[in-house]
Amino acid sequence: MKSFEELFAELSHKAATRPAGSGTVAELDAGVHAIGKKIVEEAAEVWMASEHESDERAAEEISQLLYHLQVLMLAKGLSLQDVYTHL
Ligand SMILES: N=c1c2ncn([C@@H]3O[C@H](COP(=O)(O)OP(=O)(O)OP(=O)(O)O)[C@@H](O)[C@H]3O)c2ncn1[C@@H]1O[C@H](COP(=O)(O)O)[C@@H](O)[C@H]1O
Repeated sequence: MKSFEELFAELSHKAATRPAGSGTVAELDAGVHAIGKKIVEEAAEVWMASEHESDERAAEEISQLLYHLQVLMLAKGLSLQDVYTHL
């Protein structure tokens, strides 16, 4: 288990070091357009799981959406502070 901040730190490190086999690196290389499509797909899965599946499934889909949002932040060069300032 990890926090939102811990995941962002891990993904930032992956983006900088580009280890072989990293899905994050592959997604970053795919670019903002592809990441954006993934976010829309995951958002739909969050909706469907929340309306039709268990709380655990909804939480799982939400975690995946948060992951892809963080990957998009990295692709755009946005920091956590850039986002938190709007909360
Ligand atoms: N938290 C996540 C995470 N959440 C979602 N995903 C990715 O998002 C996909 C979403 O799953 P779906 O069930 O929607 O699967 P899918 O639609 O069949 O997926 P694809 O066909 O698009 O791959 C997963 O297959 C993963 O590729 C994640 N990939 C990585 N992480 C974490 O990110 C960190 C770095 O991962 P790597 O870069 O792969 O080392 C690790 O701590 C991982 O646990």
